Amino acid sequence: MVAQRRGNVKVNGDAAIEKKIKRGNAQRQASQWKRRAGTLWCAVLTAVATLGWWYFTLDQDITETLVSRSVVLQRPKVFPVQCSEDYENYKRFPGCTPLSCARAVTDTVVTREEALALRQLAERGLALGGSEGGASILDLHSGALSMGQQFVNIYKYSGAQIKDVFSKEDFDLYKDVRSRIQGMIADTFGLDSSRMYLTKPTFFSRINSTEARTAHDEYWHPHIDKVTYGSFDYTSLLYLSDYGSDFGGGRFIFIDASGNRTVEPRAGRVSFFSSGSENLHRVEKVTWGTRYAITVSFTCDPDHAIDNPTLPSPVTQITP
Ligand SMILES: O=C(O)CCC(=O)C(=O)O
Ligand SMILES: [Fe+2]
Repeated sequence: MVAQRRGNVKVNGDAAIEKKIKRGNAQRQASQWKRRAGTLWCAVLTAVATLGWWYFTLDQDITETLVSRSVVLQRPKVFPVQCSEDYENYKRFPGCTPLSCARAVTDTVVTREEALALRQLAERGLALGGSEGGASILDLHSGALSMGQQFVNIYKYSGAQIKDVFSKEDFDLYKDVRSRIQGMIADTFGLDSSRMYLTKPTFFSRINSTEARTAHDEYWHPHIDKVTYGSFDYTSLLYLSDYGSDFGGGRFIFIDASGNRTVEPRAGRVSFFSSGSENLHRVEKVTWGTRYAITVSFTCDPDHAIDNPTLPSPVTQITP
């Protein structure tokens, strides 16, 4: 009896232990499922966040190619854009201040031969100096030439040797090309060309993939030319080398609220636009090769006008 009782007690005790074990197992299983569900939720949330971020950046990065390098335009391609409100704060110059804003590209104003001649001019000039970082400039007006981490005056720096670098023909070509670009801008925007003036800085640029050393080398930042350069009302860029064969990266990018729009450089191609904040832009980083271009810009304000560049007089005398 006692034994039986004991036996019964044992049986009852085993059942209780079994129950406990079962309960423990169930609890463990439940908490395992909870953990698994938690991990799953984390994974789902991460995936959703990643997808959202991807979608968001995708949206921001939508890139429309306005004009690709392989296309040769037979007539200017004009892309109207709404003028920014900034113009309300600017002084107006009748016949010049934009009434409508745009960006445009032409392949017929400058020939590839002329672009090559200008590129050779840039190569000769820039071979005398050059930045340590990826971007070098040469300004024929002021003589500013990138040199290491600063600038020198190429006319002073090379003295009489300048005659081996530039000829009168080079300067004549620059003047001719500048005047054709001015005519094209005037026609496209419906301006009086005689009320537009060349303004500074106008410069040749050479960009490669070398890492930037100074702020001057950081050409890729988004900017508004009218803010950066003050006097600019119309910016033009004459490309002297080809995207995709002379260099990689280095596309010109208009940054619009609805996405990015690019112009692919091509030797002889002129891209021009009103310089206000309707044409916020940047240059993509060059990843290989060397990119040459000239920035030639115009102002409506006669106080900011500059003349065509000329060879310094001692050199002009030396040149036959
Ligand atoms: O070289 C280019 O394509 C653009 C240069 C530019 O934005 C500038 O000179 O202000
Ligand atoms: Fe610019």
